[in-house]
Amino acid sequence: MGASMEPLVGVIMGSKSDWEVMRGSSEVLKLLGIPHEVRVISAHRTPDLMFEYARSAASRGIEVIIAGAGGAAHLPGMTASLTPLPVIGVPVPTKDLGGLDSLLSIVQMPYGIPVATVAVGGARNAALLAARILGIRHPEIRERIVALMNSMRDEVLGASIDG
Ligand SMILES: Nc1c(C(=O)O)ncn1[C@@H]1O[C@H](COP(=O)(O)O)[C@@H](O)[C@H]1O
Repeated sequence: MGASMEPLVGVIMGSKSDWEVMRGSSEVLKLLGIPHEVRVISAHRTPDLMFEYARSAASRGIEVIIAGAGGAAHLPGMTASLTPLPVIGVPVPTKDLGGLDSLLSIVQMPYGIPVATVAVGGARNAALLAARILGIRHPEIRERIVALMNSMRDEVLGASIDG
């Protein structure tokens, strides 16, 4: 998959300050050769943009959305309310409450509007989960996930500790 391909994953975050964490998603998607786009979109600060982005994502060819936000993290859930695409929420760590606020804001969705929530700061796993979802229909992505899992397995099996 070259860089010219249309994005399959939309990585969005509530603030530029989330990039330090959310770059993990982008890095893993790059590692797996998955075309993606990155945008700063806030349910609170740019509600119209969020509405337009979420409403048009599927028709633009996006298949999975990864949404990261911190604190009163409404972006993932509100995005999920506006699209039938799977939304993966990343609770961004916070200074005051350690990201527990972000986690609870994202994970406790009401019936009807699910958000697949990863661990606090789990941006890289969000990308792997997005890749697994894409792997259902994109065999080349599934093959890359298997290769990555095999390399992680070999690393563990090859580890030796002089204790
Ligand atoms: N949780 C949200 C939303 C939202 O959910 O729409 N928009 C911004 N934010 C969060 O506010 C935190 C602080 O943002 P600033 O650093 O810009 O003040 C960020 O973690 C962001 O995700």
